[in-house]
Amino acid sequence: MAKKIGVTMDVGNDGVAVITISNPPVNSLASPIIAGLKEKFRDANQRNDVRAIVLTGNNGRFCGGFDINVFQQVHKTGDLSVMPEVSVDLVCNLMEDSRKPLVAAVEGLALGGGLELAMACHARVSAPKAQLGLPELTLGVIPGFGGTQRLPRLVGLAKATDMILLSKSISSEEGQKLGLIDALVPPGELLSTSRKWALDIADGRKPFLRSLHRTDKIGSLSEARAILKNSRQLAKKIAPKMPQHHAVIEVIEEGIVHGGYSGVLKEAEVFRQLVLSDTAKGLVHVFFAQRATSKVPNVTDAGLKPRPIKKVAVIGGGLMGSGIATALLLSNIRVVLKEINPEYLMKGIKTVEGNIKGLVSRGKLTQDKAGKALSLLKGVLDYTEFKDVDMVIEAVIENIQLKQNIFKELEKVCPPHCILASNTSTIDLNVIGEKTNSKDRIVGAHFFSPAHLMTLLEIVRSENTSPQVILDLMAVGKAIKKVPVVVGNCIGFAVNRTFFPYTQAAHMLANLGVDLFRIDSVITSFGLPLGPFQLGDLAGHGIGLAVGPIYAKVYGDRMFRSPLTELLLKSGRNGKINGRGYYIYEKGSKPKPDPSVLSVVEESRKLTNIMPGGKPISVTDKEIVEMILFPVVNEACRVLDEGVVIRASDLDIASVLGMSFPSYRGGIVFWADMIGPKYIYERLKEMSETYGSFFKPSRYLEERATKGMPLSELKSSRSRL
Ligand SMILES: C/C=C/C(=O)SCCNC(=O)CCNC(=O)[C@H](O)C(C)(C)COP(=O)(O)OP(=O)(O)OC[C@H]1O[C@@H](n2cnc3c(N)ncnc32)[C@H](O)[C@@H]1OP(=O)(O)O
Repeated sequence: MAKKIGVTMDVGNDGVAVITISNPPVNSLASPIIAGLKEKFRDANQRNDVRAIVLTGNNGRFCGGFDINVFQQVHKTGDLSVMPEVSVDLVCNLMEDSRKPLVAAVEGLALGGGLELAMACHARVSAPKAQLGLPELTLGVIPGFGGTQRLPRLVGLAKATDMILLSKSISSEEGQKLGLIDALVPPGELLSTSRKWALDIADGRKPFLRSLHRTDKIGSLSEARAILKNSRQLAKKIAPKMPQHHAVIEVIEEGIVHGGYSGVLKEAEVFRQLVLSDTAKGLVHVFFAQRATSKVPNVTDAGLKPRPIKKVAVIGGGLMGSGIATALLLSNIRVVLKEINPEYLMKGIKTVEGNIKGLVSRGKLTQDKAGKALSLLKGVLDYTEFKDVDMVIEAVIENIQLKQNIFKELEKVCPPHCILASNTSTIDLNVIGEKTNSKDRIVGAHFFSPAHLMTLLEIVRSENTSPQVILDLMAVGKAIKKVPVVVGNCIGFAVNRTFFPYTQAAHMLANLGVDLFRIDSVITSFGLPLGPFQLGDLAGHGIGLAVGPIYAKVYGDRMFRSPLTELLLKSGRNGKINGRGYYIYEKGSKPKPDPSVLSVVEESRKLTNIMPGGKPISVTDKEIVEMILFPVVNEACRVLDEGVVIRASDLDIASVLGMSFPSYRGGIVFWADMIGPKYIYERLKEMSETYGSFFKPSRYLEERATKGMPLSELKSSRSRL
């Protein structure tokens, strides 16, 4: 059935015109909707039988904001003329300055432009539990329909700047306490109460309030300046590289100093500048990339329904297993945690308890919910409880034989419908399931550490995994608030494989004589939260040493064999785990660079002997970024070429959520396309001529560079999916 898109107006016998936005699924403000709103408001203002107006949204959702597809269109074409004029034309002139009172009837959500329209109404009535917020900064822009001016005037400057800078939504209940919502009523009474409220204003029984004209919540100029000073500090702390966070404070200040209308005009001007920024391009791409992951050909379009997963067994109570168990428990899924002896089991349970207590102490979970989550956990030492589990997630050490034996056993003790998942990060799924007859229900569930906090879940399918099993795991992933990305089966899957050259390139640079702390600092300035050396410290160098040969076996032609990790471990440095790596880790203080590690680096340099003429190379910061991240792009090309991901944007979202690649750069492939495949190809070619085959451009990159095609444009080639 075609989607019903448009704006309708029904005028009742009471003289109230109800204007309704219809644009499923979230009633976003697409251009025809904005045109429709203008037409209906004009009409309602002119008609003699209309005394008051109610604005609402269809299907229980007021409005999810401006249509983000339009931003994408602007990014593709650079043509700003497709952005309709809303802020003055519609919001100020036709709505707020209308002679007829206007009430917003809010249900479900009022976000971005949606809340901005509601704030231009003369009162707001809401159903319970509606989500209210101005999340525009997450898209690289600022509120552009007057939100920067009206929100402070309705909820106070401190609360408004907090909501805008942190893109934090509030419920309609909180909105009522703050004065954003005038009345909270059950959904069934929403329209009748709103109509009555509008008539009460028309008849002078309730005040006719224009948000932009209010000053009662702003305070004195000096108070406002003090709040904005705090906001500037907050912006610097949470988003030092985001232009929109800093711009929005200037725009708010304009309205405080020169009046709301002046603020509205400045807001419109800054909004249009920011729409075209690289930050907005990256963040809008990430918005759609994340949503695209839930569309998996032959799985989500196959007419299947996810089966209920009520009880899950997790095998192994180490760091990963206990993190996975925590994530499941927090979403009210019963968990059986299996270990091999009482001591390990107790340790696992204690880790889960610690994870949950940590969330309570950081104010992220109530004591009640923590108690409920822990009551769903059962520790076991044998398989008796496995007889009625819906899914098993194996999270034991990376030992092929151990995993094969476990899966053989699982086949016997679990019910036939049970999904058999492994959290392996390096072992081929086909090898894990080799000794079973259940290959269709074997799947990879690759969580990232700490599993209860990191949002990426790689769902690894082999050629035998059934679509139903993938769909079920996607549903569980969503239920436990992860972003599931379905990927193909190869060593490292999508994220670890794409990023294995990250550490390798860093080691090569260090061996070429570049200071390792400088490398880390250049990479963090680029936007990754940790440089490659600090990241190595965090993971533990023992792990690095163990997985190195596994990667070397398959990707040996493009490996840089660095002795640094081994030397580091020999010198008693395992990273954060034992308090010493490249950095020194002390409780309660930030990691400090350890100058004594430089003697270990020197030893490594002597062994590799790759410095040209025995002298350290001289590189700029830009060259460091290119030498570290272009090899990652090169591997991403191979991942795309082999069809390990369904679409390039899946790799973007996986890099953002799994490696914390800066979201404002849109993910690894998007970033590479912004630079241009030709430039990356040419730089890698130069690097490979100077420093060897580690940098050799892949076939896919070469082809894209010579044909002038973006990396993200896939040909349906050798897909593993
Ligand atoms: C000057 C004014 C500027 C602005 O207003 S900028 C926009 C401000 N608004 C937002 O940032 C809201 C963005 N949307 C969301 O946060 C979420 O979505 C919701 C909370 C509204 C709903 O979440 P959930 O129920 O989980 O659904 P879902 O999968 O996120 O979205 C369902 C479909 O709706 C599309 N969509 C959502 N919001 C918008 C929008 N504002 N413009 C265009 N499309 C939108 C998605 O892409 C997706 O589509 P598919 O089903 O095809 O994947």
